[in-house]
Amino acid sequence: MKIKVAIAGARGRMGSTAIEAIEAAKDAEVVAALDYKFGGLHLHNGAINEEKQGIPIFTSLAELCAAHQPAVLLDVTDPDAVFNNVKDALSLGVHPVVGTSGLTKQELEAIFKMVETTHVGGIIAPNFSIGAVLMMKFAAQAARYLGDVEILEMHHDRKLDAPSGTAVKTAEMIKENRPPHIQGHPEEQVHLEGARGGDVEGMKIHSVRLPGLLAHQQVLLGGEGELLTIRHDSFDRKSFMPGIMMAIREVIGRKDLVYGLENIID
Ligand SMILES: NC(=O)C1=CN([C@@H]2O[C@H](COP(=O)(O)OP(=O)(O)OC[C@H]3O[C@@H](n4cnc5c(N)ncnc54)[C@H](OP(=O)(O)O)[C@@H]3O)[C@@H](O)[C@H]2O)C=CC1
Ligand SMILES: O=C(O)C1=N[C@H](C(=O)O)C[C@H](O)C1
Repeated sequence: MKIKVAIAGARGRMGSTAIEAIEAAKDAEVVAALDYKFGGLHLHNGAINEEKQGIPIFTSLAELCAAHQPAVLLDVTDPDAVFNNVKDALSLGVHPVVGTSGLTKQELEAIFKMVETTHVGGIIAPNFSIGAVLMMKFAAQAARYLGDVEILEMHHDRKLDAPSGTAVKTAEMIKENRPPHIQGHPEEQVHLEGARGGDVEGMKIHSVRLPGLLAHQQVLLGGEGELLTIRHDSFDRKSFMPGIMMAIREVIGRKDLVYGLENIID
């Protein structure tokens, strides 16, 4: 039996690439799309149609579930939509796989609590690319020895949130190995607001948004007389698809919440 997947954000850049990846897999299928508009219509080859051809669109997850019984809800929407979608999924017994970035700390904590009470497992992956996950792991490992760190994340200019979910997760992973401390000159004078970027326990995060970019990150780790640069580039949204498929296959057997793909790859 194929894993039935519903997608929230199916009309978007990630959603449309994910539809192709899921439909190409032998063991999964897209049964419906969750949207905030176009309910009752269908999505076919990336376009909305009224011909009942393609993926049916619902504006209520309860109605979508009654009609199609998905095992998984893949959410690739936006920071304002994701929390309610995950809440609805958990209450309906549907496993959420979340790629959407921009969840607040409070929302993340609330999701952990909901999973604990519902026992419906979920996966939240700030980055589905295996290369990006390795970049984060290597950076966390390196910070054990080189504790002065600046993260430079660079994305396309259609991105809503800053810093990226990947940069936030990278900083969280590095924090495990890096004691909090001030970096740079202790009496540093900043003459242009934001020039030194965001601050996480003294570590800096800088966000670049430009047309032409997709998703890129450099972690710079400085030591006396040396610099280690760990860089990852996603040039195509296909880079996220193996991780999405891995998460879909994994989540149906989970009763806990996995935050970060590094927790399910060796
Ligand atoms: N974890 C990872 O590896 C990756 C995560 N991302 C994240 O995925 C998210 C989507 O990225 P991307 O595809 O580029 O963005 P897009 O803007 O292309 O797609 C988002 C889609 O979600 C739709 N949408 C908004 N609100 C809702 C809702 N309530 N229900 C259903 N659909 C909704 C939007 O519709 P409309 O435009 O009409 O408002 C849009 O079609 C972002 O948060 C991004 O950061 C991206 C790449 C990789
Ligand atoms: O918006 C994007 O494109 C991406 N968002 C995710 C993030 O915020 O880290 C993952 C990837 O970087 C692409």
